[in-house]
Amino acid sequence: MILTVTLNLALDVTYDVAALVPHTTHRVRAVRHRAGGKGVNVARVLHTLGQETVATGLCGGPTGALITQELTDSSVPHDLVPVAGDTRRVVTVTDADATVFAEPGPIVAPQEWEHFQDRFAARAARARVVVLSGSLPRGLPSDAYAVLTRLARRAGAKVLLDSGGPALRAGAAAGPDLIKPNAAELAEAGLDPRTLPLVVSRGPDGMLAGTPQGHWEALPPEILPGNPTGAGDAAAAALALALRDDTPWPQALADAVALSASAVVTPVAGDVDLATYHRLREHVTVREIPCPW
Ligand SMILES: O=P(O)(O)OC[C@H]1O[C@](O)(CO)[C@@H](O)[C@H]1O
Repeated sequence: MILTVTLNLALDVTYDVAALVPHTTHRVRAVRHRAGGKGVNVARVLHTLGQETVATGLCGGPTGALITQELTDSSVPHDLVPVAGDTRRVVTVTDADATVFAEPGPIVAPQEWEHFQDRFAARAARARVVVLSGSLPRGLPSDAYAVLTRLARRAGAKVLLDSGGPALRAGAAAGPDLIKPNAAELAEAGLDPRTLPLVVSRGPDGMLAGTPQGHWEALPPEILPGNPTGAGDAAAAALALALRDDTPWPQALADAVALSASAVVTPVAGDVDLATYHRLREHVTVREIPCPW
């Protein structure tokens, strides 16, 4: 089982408009509401692929209730831990591209964090891989991902970390099996990529892997237009499967690039188009390269 963790869950609200123009009124053409946050998207993609997964995280208030209901309706297995504060909304405005407005999320009390760690440790004991994704809500220590990484390791699970800023920097220090930042998150965290097993996503420019076994670059066969929100989460789903199955890096990267591209053509984060995935998968180019850092 792959356990995904979303400490800062979100109700993803997607507004489709003709063109986003700051300081004007927009008539929204279509509105979509859906349980989100990076780990939830990873779990949804794994579920779509028919893989065993459970989404955990911190969830509260009326927005949290909507999220729980949506996950149940979508049959995405979940075990969310309650908090008193109301879960946030993340609004994505899509026109030819995507613009994201991410609320900060609730303030989590110390005892809620303690309770989560206990539930997490019990769940991690039944997981082969744990995916730690996204931002941290207020109230959590910046080393929250380091704490969870150590608990997961103790429970015998591998760890994939996908975050940014101080949360990524502190989490990386605990030695997860793989980190998957995008290029901006890596730069923002100030990490030395030569010291870490990592896959860096570069949007339409594909992905770079730096591992003890070597370095690779993977490029998509074509650039597809659409909503890139959630593409990184689809890549994380592919990489979690690769960690679980000890897939060789070139194959893992090709899967990640194709699955990520197949998320771009769907209108909401967390969805992948399996026909696009299978079509692109055979044509992703992977080549071994000298250390790019
Ligand atoms: O935790 P954050 O880094 O704020 O990211 C959350 C957001 O990212 C997405 O997961 C897309 O990657 C959205 O579903 C949205 O909820």
